[in-house]
Amino acid sequence: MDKIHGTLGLVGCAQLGAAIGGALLRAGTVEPTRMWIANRSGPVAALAGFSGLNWTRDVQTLADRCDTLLLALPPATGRPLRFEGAGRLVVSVMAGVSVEQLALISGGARVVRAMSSPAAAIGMAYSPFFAGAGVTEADRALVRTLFSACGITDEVPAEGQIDVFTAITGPVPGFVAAFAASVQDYAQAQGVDAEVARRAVGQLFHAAGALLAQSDRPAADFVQEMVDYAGTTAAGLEALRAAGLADVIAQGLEAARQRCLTIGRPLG
Ligand SMILES: NC(=O)C1=CN([C@@H]2O[C@H](COP(=O)(O)OP(=O)(O)OC[C@H]3O[C@@H](n4cnc5c(N)ncnc54)[C@H](OP(=O)(O)O)[C@@H]3O)[C@@H](O)[C@H]2O)C=CC1
Ligand SMILES: O=C(O)[C@@H]1CCC=N1
Repeated sequence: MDKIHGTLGLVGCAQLGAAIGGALLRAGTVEPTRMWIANRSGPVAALAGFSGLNWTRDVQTLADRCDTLLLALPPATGRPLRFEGAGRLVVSVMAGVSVEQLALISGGARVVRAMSSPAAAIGMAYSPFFAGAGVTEADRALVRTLFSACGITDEVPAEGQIDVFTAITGPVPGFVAAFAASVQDYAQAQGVDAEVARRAVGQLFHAAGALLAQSDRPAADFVQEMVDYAGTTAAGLEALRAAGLADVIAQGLEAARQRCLTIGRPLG
């Protein structure tokens, strides 16, 4: 189990913040007494099982006491936030809030822009990060330790890739849920009981995700394998290809990425 040295401050502690905070506390990455949490409404039920946490309603108080801050508040309330964070490492998982904005928000702290997901609550988030200017190797190691407690992580070489992952892996089950809902609707339209369809679709996507995650092969290999098998699935895959499924999915993901480019702007 990897621990981080120093104190960690979590700003925002609801859907994503509580998932990450809970993962860090369960993994022992951060001791409760070394974690500060700032929000406007006080202690949340999701972290009630951890005694010794430090709660505050004042972000500056948290910044004064913490070596590393994790910003997990909505873009609309994160954007106007200002605190003195010089000398600190600030990691943000806010959608669409740029490294440049983060430096302004945090008074010249070293900043890392990341993405994660509420799947952190079950240790299954994908958390890519982009390091801003001045971020050290020790900072990178700390960020990897934090996000490894939540699932898996990669450093990406361009900030724009965080926008891409905000569209793709930020929402869980997100776009996969849309595909799963279509599959469940089809089963029910064929007369399958709704609860049986729900169980079947959950198990299908659970198994498919596990197989893809455990393999080094790209997803396209699995598709080609079924096409080459030339059985029932090949007929279905050919119908999906002819209907333009890949283009439709790309359009949806691009719409989400485009929204990421505006959601962090003043009028976004
Ligand atoms: N939810 C998701 O699936 C994902 C979310 N994200 C990103 O994570 C961030 C958080 O999202 P999510 O957890 O869903 O948001 P929520 O709305 O669920 O939670 C927001 C949290 O921020 C706190 N907060 C809001 N304003 C302030 C403030 N001014 N000072 C201190 N705390 C504040 C809220 O508490 P209070 O109201 O008590 O202040 C609450 O704890 C967003 O930027 C989002 O883009 C990224 C990936 C996935
Ligand atoms: O949909 C959203 O805005 C958040 C950010 C990334 C995933 N969910």
